[in-house]
Amino acid sequence: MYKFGVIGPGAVGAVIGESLQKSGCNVTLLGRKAGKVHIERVKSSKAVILPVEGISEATGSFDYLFITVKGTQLEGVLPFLEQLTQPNTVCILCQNGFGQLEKFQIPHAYQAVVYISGQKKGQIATHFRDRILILPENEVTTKLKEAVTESNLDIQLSSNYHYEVWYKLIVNLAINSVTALSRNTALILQEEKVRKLCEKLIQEGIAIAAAEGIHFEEKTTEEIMGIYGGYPSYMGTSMYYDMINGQAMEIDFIQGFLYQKSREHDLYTPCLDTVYSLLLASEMGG
Ligand SMILES: NC(=O)C1=CN([C@@H]2O[C@H](COP(=O)(O)OP(=O)(O)OC[C@H]3O[C@@H](n4cnc5c(N)ncnc54)[C@H](OP(=O)(O)O)[C@@H]3O)[C@@H](O)[C@H]2O)C=CC1
Ligand SMILES: CC(C)(CO)C(=O)C(=O)O
Repeated sequence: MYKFGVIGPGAVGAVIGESLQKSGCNVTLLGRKAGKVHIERVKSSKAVILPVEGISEATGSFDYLFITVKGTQLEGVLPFLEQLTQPNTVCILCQNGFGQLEKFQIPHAYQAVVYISGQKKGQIATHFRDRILILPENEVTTKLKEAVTESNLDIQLSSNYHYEVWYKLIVNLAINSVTALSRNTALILQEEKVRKLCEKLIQEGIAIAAAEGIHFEEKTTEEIMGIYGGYPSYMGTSMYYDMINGQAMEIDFIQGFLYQKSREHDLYTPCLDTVYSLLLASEMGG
C-alpha cells in the first residue's frame, strides 16, 4: 500500500488528506506541530476530524508527498524533504503562482494547478468547493491518478499543462487582487465597477500569456468572469484570508510573477501595475 503524506494541514491540504483518508489510503498529515484539523462545510453540520503529526517528529519516507503550504512558507518545509523522501518519492507542490518548483532537489516533483477553495482558521478548515488538481500528463502522474482512483480527489492530467498554469494565474490575478485589496469576499462582484476592473486585469493577464506563447481564445475573459459568478458571495480567496489575518500574501508568485513578465515583454499593463503596487504597499510596516 502506498504511503501518502500531506505537508500543510490547511484549506487545501486538509481536503486532500480527507479525500485520501476516506478512500482507505494510508495518509499522514504533517503540520508545524502535532494536533488536529477539523474540516467543515458551510451547508453541513458534519465535521471531519483528522490527526496531524508534527513535521519535525515524522520518521520514514513517503511514496507520494503533497506539499500544500503557502508559497511564502515553502522555505520552512524544504529542509525536511530529505528525511521524508526516497529517490522514487513523487512530490506534488499544490500552490498558486508559478516558479517555485526549481527549488526542489527531487527527481519527481510536479506542481499542481489547484482548484480547491477553502479557508483555514485556527484548527478549522472550511471547504467551500472543488477538489481538482491538474498535473502534466506523464507516466509518473498517470500512476498517481491510478493510485487515488477510489478517492474523490479529482486528478486531471493535461497534455497542455502550461495553458492550465496560465489560466489559473489569470483567474488568481483578478479575483485575488480585488478581494485582498478591498478586504472583502466575492460579494464585491455585485459592484459593476469591480467586475469591469476584473475584466481589465484578465485581459492584461491574457496579453502577458500571449507574449509568453500561451494563447487564449477571446471568450476566455467571459469564461473566467463566469467562474467568478459561480462563487458564493461569502467565499474569499487565499490572498484575501492572508490579508485579513495579517499573514504574508503570495504577491511575488502571482502579481509579482506577472509584473516581471510584463516588464520583460515591455507591455502596457496599468491595472496589474496598480494592484501590484498597492498589494506591496499593504505589506509595508509603518
Ligand atoms: N485556500 C484556497 O481557496 C486556495 C488555495 N490555493 C493555494 O494552495 C496553497 C495552500 O493554500 P491554503 O491551503 O489556502 O493555505 P493555508 O494557510 O490554509 O494552509 C497552509 C498550511 O500549511 C501549514 N504550514 C506552514 N508552514 C509549515 C511547515 N513549515 N510545516 C508544516 N506545515 C506548515 C500551515 O500551518 P499553520 O496553520 O500553523 O500556519 C497551514 O496549516 C497556496 O499556494 C494557495 O494559494 C489554491 C487554490 C485555492
Ligand atoms: C480563486 C481561487 C478561489 C480558486 O480556487 C483561488 O485559487 C484562491 O483562493 O487563491
